[in-house]
Order: sequence, then structure tokens, then C-alpha cells
Amino acid sequence: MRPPPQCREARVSLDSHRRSWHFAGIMPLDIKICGLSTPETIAAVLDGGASHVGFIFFPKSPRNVTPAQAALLRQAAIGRAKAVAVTVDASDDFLDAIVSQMKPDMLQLHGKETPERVTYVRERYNLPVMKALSVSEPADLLPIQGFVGVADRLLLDAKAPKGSELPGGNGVSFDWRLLAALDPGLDYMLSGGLNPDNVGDAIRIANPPGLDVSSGVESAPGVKDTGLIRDFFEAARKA
Ligand SMILES: O=C(O)c1ccccc1NCC(=O)[C@H](O)[C@H](O)COP(=O)(O)O
Repeated sequence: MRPPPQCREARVSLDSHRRSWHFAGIMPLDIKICGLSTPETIAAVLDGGASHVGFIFFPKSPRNVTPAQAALLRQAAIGRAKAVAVTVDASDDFLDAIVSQMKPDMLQLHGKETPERVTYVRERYNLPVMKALSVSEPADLLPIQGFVGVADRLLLDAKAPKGSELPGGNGVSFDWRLLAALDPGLDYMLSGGLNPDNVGDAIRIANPPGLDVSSGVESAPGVKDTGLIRDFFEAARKA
């Protein structure tokens, strides 16, 4: 069981191997910044201490990158943070192209992938898989059990608002109290609508093992802002 958030002290140290923040040496807090597309913003998230950097492979997204672009961008993260390829119900051919060119450290499956599909992808590419699940009410946590022992991690994200063409990156939050007593049986990241102003509350309420943010550190859709990235890490550090 994770310690309650109040056990965390303000002192934060950066583990040089995992690039996770250690709060008073108790538990690491992984932070993934998603939807990166420029060297400058990748430098900012690495300097902030991100454990994971995410690249979006979804043409409708303002954050979309090609496998060739991601291959170049992810170079800066080697040995500093894990590079995550985010895909949505991708075909094997598309995953083949991403994996062979970008060489990600992890695949994030952000569509309607079943536990069987996760198992297949994990074995085909011999890579860890983070499965995204949409949350808005308690019943949305039930599918978690199907991914225990199957996925390496979960990304618990807010449901996309009606009319959105994007399954993620919508800047919408869910009720973090749903996670306060959650012991899902595998590692997870809290995601959806986080920003420098609310990340402290998210940590205090849900005490998650990891956090993920995208649009909350952008000045416009798809445009990451180095100032907001710095503010986000600072706010997480203070919480
Ligand atoms: O960010 C996108 O554009 C995106 C598009 C398609 C599938 C997933 C996408 N994002 C996945 C993420 O991991 C985001 O960081 C997550 O949904 C949180 O986004 P936000 O609410 O903007 O912080």
C-alpha cells in the first residue's frame, strides 16, 4: 500500500537511474509529459526531471509526429527518460514502423485495445505496454482487473468529451477521489486535465504513483510551453 500523501516531505531528489522524484526517499513519483514535438520542449521536460516523454502517433492530433520525427526527437531522452509511443488502435504495420524507426522504450495503447491485444503487442515487440483507460465514474475502474498481469502499467485518463476527435489530450479531469483508495494491482499514472494549478491537489487527493500531462503545459493546442512545463514540475515538487 502506498503511504498517505502527507508522509511526503518537500525535499525532492532526482534518482539518477529512474529519473523519478523521490519524496523523502519513500516512493518515487513518475511524471510523463506527453505530446512532445520540439527539441526545446524535450530539453525542458528532461531538465524538469520527467521519467517519461510521450510522442503521439495519431494524425488527427495537433501533437502528431511521424515515426521518423520521433526517432530524432527521442535521442535527447536516451538514458534520461523513457520514450513512450502513444498509439490508438494501431495496426501491426503501423506499430512495426514506429517500433523499427523510433525504437521506443514503451508503447502506450490509447484506444479500445483488449487484454488479448495488449498481450499480443507486448509479446510481438518485447516492449512494456501502458494501457490507457477512460475514467469518469466508479464503474470505469472495473476493467482494470482484466489488465492485471497483462499490461505493465495503466494510464487512468478522463473520458473524452462528446464531439472530441481525440481519445486523449483533451484537458479534461475526472474526480480524483475515485483513485484515493484504489489499489489496482499494477502501476498506474493519473492523467487528464492536469496543469500547474491543480497538480498539487491531484497528488494530495489521489496519491498516485505517476502523473501524466499534455495540454495543461501548452500555450495553444499542440504547442508546449517551457514556462508552464517548469511551473508544472515546481508545483508537483511543492505538493
Ligand atoms: O494528446 C493527444 O493528442 C492524444 C491523441 C490521441 C491519443 C492520446 C493522446 N494523448 C494521450 C496522453 O497520454 C495525454 O497526455 C493524456 O490524454 C492527458 O492529456 P491532457 O488532459 O491534455 O493532459
